[in-house]
Amino acid sequence: MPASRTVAVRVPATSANLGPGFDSLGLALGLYDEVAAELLPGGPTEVQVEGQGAGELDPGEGHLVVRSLRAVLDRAGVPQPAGVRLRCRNRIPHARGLGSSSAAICAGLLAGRALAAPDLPDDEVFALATEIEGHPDNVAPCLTGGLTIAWTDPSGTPRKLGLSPHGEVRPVVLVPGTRLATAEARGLLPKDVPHTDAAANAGRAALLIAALTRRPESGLLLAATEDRLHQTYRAPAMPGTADLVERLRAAGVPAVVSGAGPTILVFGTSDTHDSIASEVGSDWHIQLLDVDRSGASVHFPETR
Ligand SMILES: Nc1ncnc2c1ncn2[C@@H]1O[C@H](COP(=O)(O)OP(=O)(O)OP(=O)(O)O)[C@@H](O)[C@H]1O
Ligand SMILES: N[C@@H](CCO)C(=O)O
Repeated sequence: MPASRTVAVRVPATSANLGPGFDSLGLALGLYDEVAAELLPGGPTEVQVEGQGAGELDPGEGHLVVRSLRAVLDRAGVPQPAGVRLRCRNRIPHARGLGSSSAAICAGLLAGRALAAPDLPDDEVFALATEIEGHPDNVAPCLTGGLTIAWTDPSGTPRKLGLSPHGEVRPVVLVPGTRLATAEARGLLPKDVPHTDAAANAGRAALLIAALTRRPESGLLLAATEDRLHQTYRAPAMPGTADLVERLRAAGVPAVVSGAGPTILVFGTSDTHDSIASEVGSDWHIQLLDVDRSGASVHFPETR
């Protein structure tokens, strides 16, 4: 194993689905978790967490970043260290629909690759992240930045295409205090959907790509963010979210459930914050964010 050194990884929050693009579309947001990681030949694993999840997450081998770091070493056929030291500064809220688990997985994979498996290609990292997360739509923008379209090819390999959203697209997230685990939200989905609903979503998803990259007008965005494949089925698990999305949309605001919820994502403009604030009660934390355009980053801090 190479000499012990520390790597620093920064990973963005992400919003998946974006309305009609279930398990396919995703957007990287300017809100970041930071992880410093080191391999410990003598063990044991130590995890320090500041911010989101502090005092709640497994402080050892069960921590998702540690498990992901070890997974990438296994995938690369590299020997495992006895332990791992992590310092995590978390800003992405957990189980809210902002891609916290994807961020943790990508952080672990990128840290492990940088420390011990530098030849592992990007595609392998993306495939492993998708395998651990279960679907590609958050990991794609987390790794790449910007707006991403993810799909699975006939051999089962995940693929992604990155696009640059128009400069006028301003994501606003409305984050409630309540949580909803993605696994629970996925359990509410039907096995089959009506053909008319699938057809409607396909058209809306295509329109959304055009609106986000070329014509971010609120009328187009409102039409382009209609969904019939997941939001209604999940509404019983997040009634406050479903109600607010409906009210915002009735007022002409392009609002969708972010990821598996319960956060709401609005495609806004620079003055959106004020107009939403009047519609939304104090139970929601409103954040106007930038689009992250570069995705996860990795560096080795200078040591003295
Ligand atoms: N930074 C982190 N470090 C360790 N574990 C984490 C971290 N972030 C998330 N997790 C784990 O992932 C869980 C949340 O994952 P989940 O997929 O339910 O929601 P999400 O990723 O926040 O939302 P979504 O997938 O809808 O965008 C947390 O409860 C925790 O167990
Ligand atoms: N496409 C995923 C995103 C959340 O991880 C879902 O809606 O379940």
